Amino acid sequence: MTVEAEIWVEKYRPRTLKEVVGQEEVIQRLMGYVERKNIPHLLFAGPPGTGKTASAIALARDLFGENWRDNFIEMNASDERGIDVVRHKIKEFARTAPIGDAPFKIIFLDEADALTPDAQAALRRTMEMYSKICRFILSCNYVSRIIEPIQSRCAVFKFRPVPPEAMRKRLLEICENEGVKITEDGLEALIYVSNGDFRKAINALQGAAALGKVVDAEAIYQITATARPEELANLLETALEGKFMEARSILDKLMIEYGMSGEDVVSQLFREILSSGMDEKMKVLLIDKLGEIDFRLTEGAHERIQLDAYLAYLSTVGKKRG
Ligand SMILES: Nc1ncnc2c1ncn2[C@@H]1O[C@H](COP(=O)(O)OP(=O)(O)OP(=O)(O)O)[C@@H](O)[C@H]1O
Repeated sequence: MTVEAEIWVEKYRPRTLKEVVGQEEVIQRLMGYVERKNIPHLLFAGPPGTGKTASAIALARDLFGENWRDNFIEMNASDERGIDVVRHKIKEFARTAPIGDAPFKIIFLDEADALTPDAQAALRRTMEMYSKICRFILSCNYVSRIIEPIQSRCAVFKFRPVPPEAMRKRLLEICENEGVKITEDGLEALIYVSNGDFRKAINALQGAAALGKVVDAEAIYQITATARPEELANLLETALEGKFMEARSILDKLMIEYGMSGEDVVSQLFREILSSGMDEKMKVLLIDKLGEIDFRLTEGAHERIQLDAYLAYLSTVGKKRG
């Protein structure tokens, strides 16, 4: 593989717990396990790209040293066709004793919340069956989607969106290492579009750097199909002023030029309304309605009609506001 073809999210995967950034509390607790050379079953919960997989691997490395791979297996609950395949793989892996002087093996199961409650119940029995020689690390986006009997058998760790400062520092290190020139507005754009998702930030940086120019805000917004916050603010303001047709053409531009989906527009509008200077009563009105649109989109409603309906709603509310 050439250097250019190397994927940066892999290249910059933390090699030890110390390199995981922005999750201080979690990492401190995990380091305590490394010191004691033992772990209970663990449940990692949090948004995508915040370091759950990275921390599980870093923990295995810190516990087992160089040959960590011998005693670590990673599975994805939603990839594998059903719990039976997962159980079969676990059985195979757990059949043999830990290799070397490791006291146990680690099974990392990503997207555990994709399993149905029945499948989770089967998983729980499997966890119990092999708990002498295996520790499970389950990863999920929402703890509430994991059945109570599993939650109560695991130490729960909550990962948060990676904070801007931690992200900025690490992204600058990557730029320096890769010889990438980035402008200050490029860096800010990266932090804005990734919204705490480190995977997204690194991928966007690599994509923009591949264009071969200085990485600026324009490149980042283009590559991630994200509109600039100012453009969303403009859309919102125009619609609130009652200029429905003008707002529609701004929306056209966003969707065509940036290739944004209806859901992208809704989630960016959501961020824009929250961070805008409008009064709380207005925010409540607009977000309440946006929630309805969001729900309808997930139900498969026509996205352009829904977005136009929202702009129409903004025009009416705006006129009343005067
Ligand atoms: N907290 C972090 N510190 C350092 N690097 C990170 C962190 N979070 C993510 N990364 C980087 O992003 C990549 C993806 O992160 P990771 O696979 O750990 O995300 P995840 O939380 O498991 O997401 P998912 O829920 O989608 O599986 C890592 O390989 C690493 O390069």
